[in-house]
Amino acid sequence: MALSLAGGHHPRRAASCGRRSGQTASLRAKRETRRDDRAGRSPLALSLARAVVSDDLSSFYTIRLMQERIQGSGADRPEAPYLDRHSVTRSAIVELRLISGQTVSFMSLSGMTVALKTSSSSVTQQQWWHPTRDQCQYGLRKFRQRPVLLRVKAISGKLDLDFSDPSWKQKYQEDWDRRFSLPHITDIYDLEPRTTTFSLKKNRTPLGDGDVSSTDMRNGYVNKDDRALLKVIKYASPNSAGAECIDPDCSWVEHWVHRAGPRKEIYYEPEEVKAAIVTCGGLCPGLNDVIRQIVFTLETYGVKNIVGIPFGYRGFFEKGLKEMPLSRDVVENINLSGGSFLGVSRGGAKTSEIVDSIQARRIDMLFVIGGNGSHAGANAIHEECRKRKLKVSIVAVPKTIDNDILFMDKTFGFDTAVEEAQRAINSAYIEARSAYHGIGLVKLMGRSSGFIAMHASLSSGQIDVCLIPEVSFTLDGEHGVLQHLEHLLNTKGFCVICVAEGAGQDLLQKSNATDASGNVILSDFGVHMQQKIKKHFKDIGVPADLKYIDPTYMVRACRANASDAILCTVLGQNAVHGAFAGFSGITSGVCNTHYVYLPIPEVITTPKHVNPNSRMWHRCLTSTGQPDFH
Ligand SMILES: Nc1ncnc2c1ncn2[C@@H]1O[C@H](COP(=O)(O)OP(=O)(O)O)[C@@H](O)[C@H]1O
Ligand SMILES: O=P(O)(O)OC[C@H]1O[C@](O)(COP(=O)(O)O)[C@@H](O)[C@@H]1O
Ligand SMILES: [Mg+2]
Repeated sequence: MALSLAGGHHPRRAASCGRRSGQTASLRAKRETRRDDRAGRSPLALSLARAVVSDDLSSFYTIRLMQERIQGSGADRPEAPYLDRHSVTRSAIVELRLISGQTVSFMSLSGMTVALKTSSSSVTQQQWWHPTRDQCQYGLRKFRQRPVLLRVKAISGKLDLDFSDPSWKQKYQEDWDRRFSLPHITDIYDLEPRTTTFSLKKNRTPLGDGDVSSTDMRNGYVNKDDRALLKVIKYASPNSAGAECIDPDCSWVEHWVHRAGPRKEIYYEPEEVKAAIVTCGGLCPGLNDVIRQIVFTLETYGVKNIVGIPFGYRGFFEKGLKEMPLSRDVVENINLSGGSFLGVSRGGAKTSEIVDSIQARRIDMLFVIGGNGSHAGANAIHEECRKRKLKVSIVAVPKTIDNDILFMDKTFGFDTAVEEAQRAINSAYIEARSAYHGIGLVKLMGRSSGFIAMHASLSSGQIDVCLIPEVSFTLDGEHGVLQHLEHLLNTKGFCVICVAEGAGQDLLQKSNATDASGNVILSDFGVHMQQKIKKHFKDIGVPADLKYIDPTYMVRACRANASDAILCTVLGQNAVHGAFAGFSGITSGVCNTHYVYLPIPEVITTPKHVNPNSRMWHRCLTSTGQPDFH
């Protein structure tokens, strides 16, 4: 990830920002106050900073940093003019090594910008320095020198908790709140909100003049301090099924996240907004429903300039791909078919070119509908926009039939994919049951997560063996899958197997190939399984009639079912509400049955996996009756 601190202003936006924020007396006054604070260091920031220092170095980034000389310190100290608490990625601490050998650590803090820790040969004693937001944003211009290239190490921000410390829970919760705070355009701009233009009043019978609270109720405004609880089970023991405990006693710790929905105050003038929508990655049922709802909601706010970017991120820079004007009329019926009205693509994402294009097209809001890769791209775009001080909101909507996005109850399209998959399973079942020694084998998608296979097995009730990437197994030997198939043919006369595409990769030769987006191209376990079954029964001289069904693309090219269509509607609408509320670098999801906003980096740290100790996997095993294959 390249974090460039250099960058130009968008002329129109820079002007309007100054105008709206009244960047005169009030901002100057604030700056004066902050300048007075500069010499002092916040004791809270200092102690928090020390609490999370860790030696666990993970990924490497490159950053261009303006080197500044801080007046009165007598030492060269680096300055980060445009870094704020959200530019420092999810990792709480970022360590920089200047060419001169000086070391700087950045740490993001809740409510404040960053803390810097410097050390160099000239400064033997390491010191935490807590700059004001103004300094981070604007730097000390008169001392600015040429940018220097630095190696940046992101250090794991995981809290090292001491459970004997009575305040560990408070520290954990403060860290959680910091991680799940939402980046907002006022982090980089001093902007005053305006009253929202989102109103449903025109569609309703007025309840009486002057009743402001009932009007608010009718419009369904969400208070900015509303939160939803992410986890609701209090595990009494770490051995409870699926237990996720923080301390050895499994103490109750609250995990609050921001509630999604329309706010009474907004940070954009709808009439001036240009909004763009892009769909990236693989297809997924419901893409068109989300596009449609984003357009409807934007229009409800009063946005007139809405465009679609064709064929994923590629549409931002590939010559010949023109943006598509969108309106209620254009998108009215697109939900009636599967696929993406805008087209999708993998690969080719160059963040700086995309942001150049966003700047050139004068886009104020970008809605990215995509999976974990697209979210990583959206976050990189969001960070680059911040570096360039562009007033642009980047809001994502998680899309993947794999259902592998962290924290989400489910992603849209997953339900439909499961429904389609169980139709394929039913065909395999009928074929197997109707044949002498019939074996049905169905391969379903799921790169690293077996959710579709597990849920389709559960919903169909016709599966004898379900194999997923998260649970290892052997094919051969006394406890292997093939032996069990033999047993099933002997006892019930037929069997049906469901495999996720990412299952059993350890049993196959790795290709090391990747797709255009850098996703590993998996070896085909379905075909491998087909060959193994045929060979096994041939070798032992038992007749077996195998029917192999691969419905993978059929499952994701179809139209969203009723449940997904509703989910798409809510997520699409909330994405627009999030952008108007001034958030950027966020995604819209459903967690623990509530609709919420989450900061993008938190949902893409890893793909979500089936927990082999979860009740759901246990239920699947109960349903199939399969043994452990070891
Ligand atoms: N780490 C990343 N940083 C920036 N862009 C990325 C990253 N990973 C993927 N992308 C881009 O996001 C888009 C979609 O990614 P992909 O993995 O194909 O699908 P999905 O979003 O469904 O996971 C592609 O254009 C890809 O180049
Ligand atoms: O053939 P493609 O388009 O590369 O897609 C294959 C992949 O797409 C998926 O359906 C969804 O993946 P994404 O969420 O990354 O789009 C995977 O299950 C599957 O491995
Ligand atoms: Mg993906």
